[in-house]
Amino acid sequence: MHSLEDIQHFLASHPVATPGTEQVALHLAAGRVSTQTIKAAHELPDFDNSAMDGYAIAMRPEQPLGPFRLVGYAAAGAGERLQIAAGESVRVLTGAPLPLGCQGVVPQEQVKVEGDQVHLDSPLCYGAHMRLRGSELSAGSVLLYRGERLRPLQVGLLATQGHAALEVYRRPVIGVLSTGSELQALGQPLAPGQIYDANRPQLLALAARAGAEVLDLGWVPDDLEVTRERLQAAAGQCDIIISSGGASVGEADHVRTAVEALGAISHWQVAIKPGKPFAFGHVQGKPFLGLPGNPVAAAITFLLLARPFIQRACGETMRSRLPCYLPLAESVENMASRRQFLRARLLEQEGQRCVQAYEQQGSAALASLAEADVLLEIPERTRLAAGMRVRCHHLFELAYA
Ligand SMILES: Nc1nc2c(c(=O)[nH]1)N[C@H]1C(S)=C(S)[C@@H](COP(=O)(O)OP(=O)(O)OC[C@H]3O[C@@H](n4cnc5c(N)ncnc54)[C@H](O)[C@@H]3O)O[C@H]1N2
Ligand code: MOO
Repeated sequence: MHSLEDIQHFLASHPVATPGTEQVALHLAAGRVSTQTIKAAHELPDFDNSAMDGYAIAMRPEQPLGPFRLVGYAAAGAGERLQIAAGESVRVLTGAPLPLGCQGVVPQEQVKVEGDQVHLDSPLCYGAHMRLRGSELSAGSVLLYRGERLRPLQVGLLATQGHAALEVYRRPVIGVLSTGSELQALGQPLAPGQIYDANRPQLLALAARAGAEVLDLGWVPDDLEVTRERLQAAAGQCDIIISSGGASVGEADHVRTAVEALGAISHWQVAIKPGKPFAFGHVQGKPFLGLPGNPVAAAITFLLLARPFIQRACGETMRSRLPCYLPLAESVENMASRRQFLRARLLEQEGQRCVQAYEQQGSAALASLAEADVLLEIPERTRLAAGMRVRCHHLFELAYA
């Protein structure tokens, strides 16, 4: 059995091909991974401009309230840069280029204008409402790194530099297969002993959210030959193959044997609960991740092991996440010899954020997974009392970020 870190390190350094690049319109590139480091080509703002509708003033110290002679007009988009001397002003609208020689802008609510004479209600505050060239961003600043996934809130910043499109990595194709003779397709009535296939839609949704193009490989019964045939076909269709179920020790668990007939299993079993029967290997040269059948075990091994691997295949440079430690609302216990990941909710108690594990911690209990905010990481054979701080992993970060 491998430690979680052993497999994580192995997967993090395992070569994984990214499937080429493509140009995508900037607004559609959110969620995609940049192939290039993008630097600001010019400063922001690119020219001094007004932050208010008002009057740009060139001060005359002996006459702080004016009058200032109105000598020009500038709206946003004005191509010409005016120039003023002490005692003069220019009518400016928000975004208009500021005249050379001005020391500040007074909003129109704070002036009186009589003919071409502008009177201030109070003395000019130097630099007021001036957006100076380069004050937000200098040319050459990094806006997006190669291997960084573009977030929607970065799109506007890239647009300020005129980028119409972004070169991104193509999405790798991730195929998801379910195994188990007890599984019934969604939408069909259940016969006695049957259950619906919960893992396949769950894993397809998670893989898509991780940035992959997903391929539904369907379902196979507990049959070695059918499993082998389906995996062989999948290797021709996908960049990475993921299966769930059939990875444990029962006589109906054929996945490992089928993979070994077509390639190899390099790692089997990870010392976490849920999730023990995780397997990693190759099917005809394509990376293969065999997840446990129990739905929570499948989801958690996906989040901890498969997702970072898929993100690398998307071209993403993995950032290390800062752990978060929160106090326990109630004690927790892990008597198992494997580290346990408990589903938990966030609570507020006496103004303090804390966590409370759900009662339902079975490897098949999806209801508490669907509701949970965090996973608590509890070392093997450990009891943690209420109030103690516990290492937490936010499910939003693990599954969506
Ligand atoms: N004697 C032992 N038995 C088991 C061990 C063990 O070490 N020794 N490990 C247990 C652990 S831990 C897990 S986790 C499970 C996982 O086994 P498999 O990966 O082989 O999964 P299956 O046996 O095929 O299924 C387990 C369970 O999950 C249900 N299942 C499977 N696929 C789906 C699906 N797509 N959607 C919904 N539910 C699914 C299946 O019906 C079973 O109930 O093995 C333990 N046993
Ligand atoms: O590793 Mo299993 O997921 O404990 O039931």
